[in-house]
Amino acid sequence: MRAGFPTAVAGQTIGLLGGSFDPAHAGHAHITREAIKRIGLDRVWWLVSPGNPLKARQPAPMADRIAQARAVMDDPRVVISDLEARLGTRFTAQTLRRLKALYPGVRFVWLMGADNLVQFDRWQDWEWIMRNVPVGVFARPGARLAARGARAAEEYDRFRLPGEAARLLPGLHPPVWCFLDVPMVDISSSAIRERGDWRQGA
Ligand SMILES: Nc1ncnc2c1ncn2[C@@H]1O[C@H](COP(=O)(O)OP(=O)(O)OP(=O)(O)O)[C@@H](O)[C@H]1O
Ligand SMILES: O=C(O)c1ccc[n+]([C@@H]2O[C@H](COP(=O)([O-])O)[C@@H](O)[C@H]2O)c1
Repeated sequence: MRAGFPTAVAGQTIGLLGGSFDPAHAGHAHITREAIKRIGLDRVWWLVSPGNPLKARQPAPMADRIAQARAVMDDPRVVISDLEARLGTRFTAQTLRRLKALYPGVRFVWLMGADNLVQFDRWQDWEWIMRNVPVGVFARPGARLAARGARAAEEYDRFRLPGEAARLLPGLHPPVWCFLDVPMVDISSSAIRERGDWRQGA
């Protein structure tokens, strides 16, 4: 594997949590631990995005966001990575296509908060994502109910597993997704940014 790329072996189950992480916080750590436990993942990779294609605002520099993510999530099962910057991808479907080719036999699961399910049908090639990668969606304050009525949720309703069956996600052929009604942690990067510059020494 190329330098800077996380290692994985065929048969492993790896959750991918993409985000701006501007900055990382306890909500990210919480859904990551829940994903490992409830889906039975071997690892979770945090994909610290070069920039969300739907957000106009430029995030803090990658190095600051990575350092803060490592401080928030110090767990040997979690890899904090700038993979998308290394791959030169910004859209999730592009990233997933590349990862599936680079890591044959690894079973990836896309992880996201309920707020992202609400706007998922605006993502590039979102139906390709649904049809090629199992998806785990986590309850989030303010978005739990809206997620139920999301276009993606409605159109893929018959491919939805009950939350108790989340452990089946990595082994099933997509489309397959699951809403995990986990206890919610009411925290967001934007709320932290509103309190001022979070960067150490800034
Ligand atoms: N408190 C939380 N509960 C559940 N999911 C969360 C929570 N915080 C973030 N997530 C999810 O983690 C992923 C990355 O989130 P992101 O880095 O954008 O943080 P954010 O707090 O949503 O940021 P912002 O407030 O700037 O939109 C997204 O899928 C998001 O839905
Ligand atoms: O691929 C897309 O069109 C797309 C649109 C919006 C968001 N995403 C991804 O969703 C993840 C969460 O983004 P964010 O900014 O809410 O943290 C992150 O990995 C983004 O790259 C992807």
